[in-house]
Amino acid sequence: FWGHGAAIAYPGCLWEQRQGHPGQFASLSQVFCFPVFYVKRTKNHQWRCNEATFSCSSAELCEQWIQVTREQLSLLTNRPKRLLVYINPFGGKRRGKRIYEEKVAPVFQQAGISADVIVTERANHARDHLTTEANLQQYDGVVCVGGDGMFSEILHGLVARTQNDNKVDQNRPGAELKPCMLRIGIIPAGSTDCICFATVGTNDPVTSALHIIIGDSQPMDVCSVHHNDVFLRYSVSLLGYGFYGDVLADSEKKRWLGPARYDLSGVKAFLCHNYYKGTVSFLPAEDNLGHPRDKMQFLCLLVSKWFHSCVAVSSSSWKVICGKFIAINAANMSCACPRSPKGLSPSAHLADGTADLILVRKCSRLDFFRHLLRHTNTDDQFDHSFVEVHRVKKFHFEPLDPQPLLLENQSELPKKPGFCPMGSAQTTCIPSAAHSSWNCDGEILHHAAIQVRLAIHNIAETVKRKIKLRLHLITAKVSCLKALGKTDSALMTHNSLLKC
Ligand SMILES: CCCCCCCCCCCCC/C=C/[C@@H](O)[C@H](CO)NC(=O)CCCCCCCCCCCCCCC
Ligand SMILES: Nc1ncnc2c1ncn2[C@@H]1O[C@H](COP(=O)(O)OP(=O)(O)OP(=O)(O)O)[C@@H](O)[C@H]1O
Ligand SMILES: [Ca+2]
Repeated sequence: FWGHGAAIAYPGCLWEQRQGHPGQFASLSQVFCFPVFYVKRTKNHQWRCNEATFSCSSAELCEQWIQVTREQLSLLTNRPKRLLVYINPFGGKRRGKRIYEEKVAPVFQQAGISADVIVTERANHARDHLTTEANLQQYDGVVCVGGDGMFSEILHGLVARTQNDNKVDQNRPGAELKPCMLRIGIIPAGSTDCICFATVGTNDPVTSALHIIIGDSQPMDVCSVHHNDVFLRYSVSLLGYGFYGDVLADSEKKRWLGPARYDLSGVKAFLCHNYYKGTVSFLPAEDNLGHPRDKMQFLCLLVSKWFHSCVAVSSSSWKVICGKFIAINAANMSCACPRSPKGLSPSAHLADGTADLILVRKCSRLDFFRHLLRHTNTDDQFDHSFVEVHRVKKFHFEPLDPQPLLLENQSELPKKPGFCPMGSAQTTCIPSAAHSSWNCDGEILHHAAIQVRLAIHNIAETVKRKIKLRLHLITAKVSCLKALGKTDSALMTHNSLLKC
């Protein structure tokens, strides 16, 4: 970007010549003006669209500026021109359609982006449409208006479509998946919006629209979840067993409550205070990938990983932990959201090929409360004797008692009864469920025994993408300065940056 708070023009602006702008340019007899719309960073990671009016002394100069700026903008090929938008009208507070129409569509239009909009009519409508019907050739990206569940639908649809088109069977264990060429944009309109919050820093629809317009991108880790070699789902944010699984299972029955359902079910799960017996085995990530409890910045981590990958050989081996757990959480990213602005694992990285595995062992209610509370303040939620956290590349979970055989199609499963048997709330809970379910990015997985694998991440590709984008912007700036006949120190600085 061109410096903090600096102007980033975007394409399709309504260029116009205004003669004798009344009031504003009263002292000039005749001026030629044109507006440039740009992104301004405001507080709390929010972006807003601002307009600057430039004035020139002659029509020719004005035209020249417009020409040069247009040319430069057209070179920014990472900016989308045609988007396919799916709106979930029932996500979050059921405001998806209004949010899109009032806050997003006008900015897309102003930026010259055309959008084909589909308002979903049922769950999995977007996934199925992407998998089998959509003509993806004509789009530069897919946008979902909704929450984490809606994002997950789009992700599953795009991955399935890409594999089908390339004749790859994603259900085959060990299948090498083909990467999807389309990016996914998220306009937050859900209940948690954790994927949006953790990638953008806020859950503000206008900010997200502006990120999409300027072609911003952020790679993220996707992990696959299997049960005995049968593929279940992909996950990008949280895989949670025990506490977060129980919260989700209960909250699904209270969808009518909107986002408040999670708080109510959260209090209920907290009071039930269940724990689950089982074995967690995991393959730790190499040391150079950092530890969930260190505060290393991602860029330092990348450099460190690059360096170490040249000199070190991976020496990780599987570790096994048996016990009674209140929660088993795998955070593939920080999972920051408005409820917990620093997230479940504040230093988990978005695209490093690892997840942070957080094990919360059986403890008193008061201790668990302290642990939860620390998600909302600056205290370290891992600094408890009953909590341990590991950065992992793969993990398996096996409940102590085998689960009754589940049907392949999870939608046919009987509804899970209330909360479970081992907790102190046994008297109010049905004592047959010795298992929790997994919360997989907000979707319920009924299989307790799962095997999870992080996608092998191409770190060099991430670094290359970031550098390429930087270079693109510096090149554009240099061309602008040159076109305007600038030979001053600004140009020199940017030229030397380019050489570097
Ligand atoms: C004392 C206050 C403690 C507050 C602790 C808040 C921790 C919140 C951590 C949120 C992590 C979200 C991870 C993202 C998961 C998403 O893929 C998924 C789909 O959108 N969302 C949820 O599962 C939604 C999960 C929502 C979970 C809400 C849990 C609320 C717990 C409330 C416990 C209150 C105890 C009160 C005792 C009187
Ligand atoms: N038209 C529809 N009718 C019913 N359900 C839908 C429809 N469109 C999408 N869905 C489903 O609604 C579920 C929840 O949607 P979404 O994630 O947008 O909101 P949320 O659950 O309130 O938010 P969050 O996931 O952030 O907590 C998704 O699993 C999605 O499959
Ligand atoms: Ca990660």
